[in-house]
Amino acid sequence: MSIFKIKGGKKLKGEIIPQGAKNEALQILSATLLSAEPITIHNVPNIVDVNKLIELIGDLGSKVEKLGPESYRFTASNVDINFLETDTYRKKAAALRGSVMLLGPILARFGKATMPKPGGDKIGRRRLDTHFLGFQKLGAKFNFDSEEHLFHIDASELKGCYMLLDEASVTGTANIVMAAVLAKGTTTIYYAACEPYLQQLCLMLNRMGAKISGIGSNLLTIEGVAKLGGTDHTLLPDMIEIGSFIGLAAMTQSEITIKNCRIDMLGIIPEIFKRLGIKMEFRGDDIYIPSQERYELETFIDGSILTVSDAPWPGFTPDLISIVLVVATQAKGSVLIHQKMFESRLFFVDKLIDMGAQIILCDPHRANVIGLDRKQQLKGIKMSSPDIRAGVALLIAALSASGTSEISNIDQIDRGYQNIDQRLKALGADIERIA
Ligand SMILES: CC(=O)N[C@H]1[C@@H](OP(=O)(O)OP(=O)(O)OC[C@H]2O[C@@H](n3ccc(=O)[nH]c3=O)[C@H](O)[C@@H]2O)O[C@H](CO)[C@@H](O)[C@@H]1O
Ligand SMILES: C=C(OP(=O)(O)O)C(=O)O
Repeated sequence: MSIFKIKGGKKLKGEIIPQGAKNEALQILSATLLSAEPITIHNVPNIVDVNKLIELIGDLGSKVEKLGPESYRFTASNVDINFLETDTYRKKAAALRGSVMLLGPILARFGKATMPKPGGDKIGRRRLDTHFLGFQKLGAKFNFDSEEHLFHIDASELKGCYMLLDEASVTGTANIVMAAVLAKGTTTIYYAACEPYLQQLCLMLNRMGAKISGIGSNLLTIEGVAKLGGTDHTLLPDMIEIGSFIGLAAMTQSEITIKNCRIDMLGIIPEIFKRLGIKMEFRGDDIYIPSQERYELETFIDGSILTVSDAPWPGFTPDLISIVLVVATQAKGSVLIHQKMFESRLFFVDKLIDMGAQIILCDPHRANVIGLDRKQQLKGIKMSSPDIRAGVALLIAALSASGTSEISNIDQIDRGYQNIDQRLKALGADIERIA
C-alpha cells in the first residue's frame, strides 16, 4: 500500500484547477443507465471511485467510449442485468458507496435489481432506509438477505405517489428521482436533498426528456415519462476540493488561486472559511487566497465561541468539517466543531493532537479546537489516513508541520482526489509517493 512522505513547513504558491466533482460524477454516471441513447459526460475526474463505477457500468453491458482525458460517451442500449447475479458484480459494487445509485436507474428500466451493501468511508452508520422506503412507496418490494448481505428488489411496476422522506439523504434522493422519472404518473418528494449535485442530476434528466420541477428546493415534483433520450453534461468543479484548497492555503501561509470554481454553486462554503479568519477574493470565477501570516476565528455576534457544524444543503457540507477542524488548529481563538451527520469522522483528531494541536474531543460528534495562533508549529509524525476527508486534512497538517510526516493508507485519498501529489508538487510542496 502506498505512502505519502511529506517535508512540511514550505509555503506554496500558484494556481490550481479543481477536478470535476466526485459525488456529482457518481450520480450522473449512474443516470446514464436510464436511456438507450448516447450520453456524453465531460470533466470526469480520474479517481478510483469514479473509475470503478465506470467499469461496473461497462460490465453491465453499456458501451463506454473514452473521448478524451476527461470525457466519456455511454450508450446503455444493451444492458444485461444478469450481471447483477455474478460474484464479480457483488465484489465490485461493495467497494464503493456510489454503486448504490445504480439501483434507481436499473429498477426504472428493467424492473428488478440485486445489490450488496455498498462501500465508502467507514465514518459511522450509513443506513439506506431512505432509498428502500422510497422505492417501496413507488411500488417496489424488497428484502434483505442477511446471510448473503444482499438486497433483492422487485419493481415490475413503479407508480408515482407522494412521499415524505425520513431524512434528506443525498444518494437516497438521487436514487428515488432516477426511479421516479420513468414511473407511471406523478411523484412528489418532500424533504428531498437539494445540494448542487442533485440539481445537476435533475437538470440533466430534464434535458433527457424527464419532467422534474422544484429543482434546488426540498420539494420535487416528477411527472413520469415513457422513455428518456441522450444528452451532453459537464460536471461541476468539486466543491470539497475547493474547500480543501482554501484550507491548505491558510494552513501553509500560501498564496493560491483556485481557478474556475463556479462560485455561484458553493453555497455557504466560502463564508464558513471567512469565519475562520481566512481572507479571500473572488476574481471573476477564481478564488484568490493571499499568503496570510495569521488568521483569527470570529466569534458569534454576542461574543460567544464560534461553532461550525454540518447540515443538509444549503447547510455546511459534512465533507468539509475535517478540513475546517485542521485549519482551526493554527488560528487565533477557539471553535467548537460539531460533526452532526456522522459518528466516526472526528477520531482522526488523535493524530493532530500527536502533532501538537490543542484539541479536546468532547464526544464522537464534537471537538473543541484551541488555535495555536502560530506560536507553535505542528510537528511531522507517521500516521494513517482513516477516511478520504480526514486523509486530506492530515495531508494539509503535514504540509504545514515542521519535519517529515508519513501518511499511509492513501488509497483513501486517491479514491476522491485526482493525482493530488503531483498537483501539490506543482505548487511547490515537498511530497513523494512511495509505492
Ligand atoms: C457518494 C456520495 O455522494 N456521498 C455523499 C453522500 O453520502 P450519502 O448519500 O450516503 O449520505 P446521506 O445524505 O444519506 O446521509 C449522510 C449522514 O447524514 C445523516 N443525515 C442525513 C440527512 C438528514 O436530513 N439528516 C441526517 O442526520 C444520515 O443519517 C447519515 O448519517 O452525502 C453525504 C452527506 O452530504 C456526504 O458526506 C457523502 O460524501
Ligand atoms: C464520505 C465520502 O464519500 P463516500 O460517500 O463515497 O464514502 C466523501 O466524499 O467525503
